[in-house]
Amino acid sequence: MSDKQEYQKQWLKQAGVLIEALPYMRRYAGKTFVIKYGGHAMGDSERAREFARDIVLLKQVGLNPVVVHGGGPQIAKMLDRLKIQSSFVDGLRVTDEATVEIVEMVLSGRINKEIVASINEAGGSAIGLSGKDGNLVQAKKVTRTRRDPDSNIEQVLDIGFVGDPDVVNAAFLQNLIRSDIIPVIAPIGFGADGATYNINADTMACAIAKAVKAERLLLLTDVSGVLGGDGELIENMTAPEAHRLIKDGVIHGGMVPKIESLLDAVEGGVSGAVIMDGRVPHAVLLEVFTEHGVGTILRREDI
Ligand SMILES: Nc1ncnc2c1ncn2[C@@H]1O[C@H](COP(=O)(O)OP(=O)(O)O)[C@@H](O)[C@H]1O
Ligand SMILES: CC(=O)N[C@@H](CCC(=O)OP(=O)(O)O)C(=O)O
Repeated sequence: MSDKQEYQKQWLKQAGVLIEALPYMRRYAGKTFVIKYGGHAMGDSERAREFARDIVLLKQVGLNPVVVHGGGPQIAKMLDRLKIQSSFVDGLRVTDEATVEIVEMVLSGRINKEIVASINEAGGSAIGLSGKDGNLVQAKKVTRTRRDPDSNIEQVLDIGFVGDPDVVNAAFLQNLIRSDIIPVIAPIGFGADGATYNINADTMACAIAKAVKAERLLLLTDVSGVLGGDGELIENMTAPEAHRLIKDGVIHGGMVPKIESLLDAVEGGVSGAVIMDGRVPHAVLLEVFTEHGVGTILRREDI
């Protein structure tokens, strides 16, 4: 076979992939996909380039990607270097004044700009924002309670400058989405009191997805999806199943806020929400443009 014939044979295989994607491109044209890029999903620079290309491709074929990023491991590294101790309550970082300064610096500064730069290098037009820009996300202070084991009295824990999204400026975001811009959002909010709030990135992505009535919320992490008691991947999860798995302790740790975000998003009008492995090459394209998708999906009809 000549070089030309070999090339044509290879190309025909690739054409099949494009044709398989066509119905999904048509179905999702004009729809918004909120993609949470977790700190654990951010691999090496080649992975980051692949992720950026996937996002640019979505925009190019008429979908509207909005990226919300995390950066937990990167914050931990910086706090460690600065010898600032950190602890967690229910998966949320206890955030004092010194910590919130570092969190904002790492998230809105380094990580946000790295993602923006890689999307722009891939041919997109990304703009980096935090919840402070354009009054995008006003946050309210989060509190947690604990029952004291000795007195059995419920105590309120102050976990500092940790916020929950309270008001999202959807109109501002919709203006960006309608243009050729790809918004890249750091999970930082402002308070009515003028303070800066550290927001869990899954919670931030969920609030954004609800506000813009997204077609899908994709949470990219470092596991293939939700694993059941038998260790097998659950491809389609229902809300009662999610509640049962949390109650039984099969879903625990950092997966709990993710599942809560999934449920909240779908109950709040998002058509489907997915937890998936962001380290798999082109995971976003596989999820959006193939019949079976990847990871664990919770659909609106299953709540
Ligand atoms: N049932 C489960 N299925 C899959 N992962 C689970 C489950 N329960 C707990 N986990 C843990 O949740 C982690 C993902 O949460 P987290 O580390 O907070 O991710 P990220 O930093 O990407 O937001 C997984 O690495 C895994 O250790
Ligand atoms: C309140 C709170 O815990 N905020 C997170 C924000 C970053 C985040 O959520 O990043 P990942 O998605 O990579 O874990 C933190 O300080 O680590």
